[in-house]
Amino acid sequence: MNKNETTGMVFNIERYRIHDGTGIRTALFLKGCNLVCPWCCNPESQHGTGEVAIHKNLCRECGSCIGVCPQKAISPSVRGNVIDRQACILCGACKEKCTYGAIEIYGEQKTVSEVMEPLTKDMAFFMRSQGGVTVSGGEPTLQADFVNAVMRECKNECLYTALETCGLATWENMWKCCEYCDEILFDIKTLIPQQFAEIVAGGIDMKANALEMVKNNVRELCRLGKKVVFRCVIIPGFNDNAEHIARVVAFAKENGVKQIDLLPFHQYGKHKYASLGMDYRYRDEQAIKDEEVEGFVRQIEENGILCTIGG
Ligand SMILES: C[S@@+](CC[C@H](N)C(=O)[O-])C[C@H]1O[C@@H](n2cnc3c(N)ncnc32)[C@H](O)[C@@H]1O
Ligand code: SF4
Ligand code: SF4
Ligand code: SF4
Repeated sequence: MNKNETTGMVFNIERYRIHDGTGIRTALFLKGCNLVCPWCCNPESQHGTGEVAIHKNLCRECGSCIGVCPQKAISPSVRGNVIDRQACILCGACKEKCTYGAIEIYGEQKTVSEVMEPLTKDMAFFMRSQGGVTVSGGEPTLQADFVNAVMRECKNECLYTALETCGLATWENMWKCCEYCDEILFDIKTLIPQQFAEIVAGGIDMKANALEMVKNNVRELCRLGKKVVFRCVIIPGFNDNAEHIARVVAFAKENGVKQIDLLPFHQYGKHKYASLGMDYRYRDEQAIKDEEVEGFVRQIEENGILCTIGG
């Protein structure tokens, strides 16, 4: 294989995943997002640059990291060490010094060739389960050239490819990500323009027409015959109601989308907010009741659309 030096900002590669498309999959997670969903289970994905995290459950407060920081960016506090992220230059000295594994650096520039090695490791499993590679994030469409190159290499290896996206992208970038993609897991968080604007990062110019851009991308991908599966994350107080499901069903029917995956709210990312010094507004939120989710499943299936519950 020729070396492909196109680079992307990657924060994780995870093997043996079963909820990110068909079969057993390896997922490539890219850093940077244009939404700021306050419930996000991957808060480490939201900023496009590298970040240092201190996992408080592992930190023994030995103080060793404080002395080695060339920027004096780490200081003790009653609630554990805090990092001045403006001052941090991501040199990695603190991570190297910490013998308890409490420090992690999220985000690394990697070339396509570098990521292809781990992405193709489980070929034997992929073949048996119709699995493959899923590109997720963060928002992968923000690194469209990198995604296009990774997907193309995956297709060269005869892998089944999937993309997880919030859909907020120019058509040019959306198409770059989907050109070599077999299955697009398209997250529909809300179909109310003002509500969608609330979770768009940036100023008014970014928020205006944001939802229309998402909807146009769905229309175009479906028109071109791409396999689009809707994903509906169910968030308490945001979209956990039958009216939202009815709007998603109507939009699915309009575009010939045949499957909707429901993703009930979970808090798996809770500890990561603390490790990054980020506020987690959904800290005390309750899980969605099973009966409620089952009601949504019935509502979707009554409309002749396949519905699964994933996570
Ligand atoms: C982290 S996102 C990354 C891909 C893309 N940015 C998106 O939102 O689709 C991957 C999936 O996780 C889901 N997700 C995010 N936070 C969640 C939470 N707290 N509970 C359940 N699913 C969540 C998203 O809705 C999305 O389907
Ligand atoms: S070196 Fe590790 S264990 Fe010690 S204070 Fe720093 S983060 Fe905590
Ligand atoms: S990565 Fe380097 S600059 Fe940043 S906090 Fe750690 S030691 Fe300091
Ligand atoms: S769009 Fe996806 S990655 Fe971005 S904040 Fe929302 S859930 Fe998280």
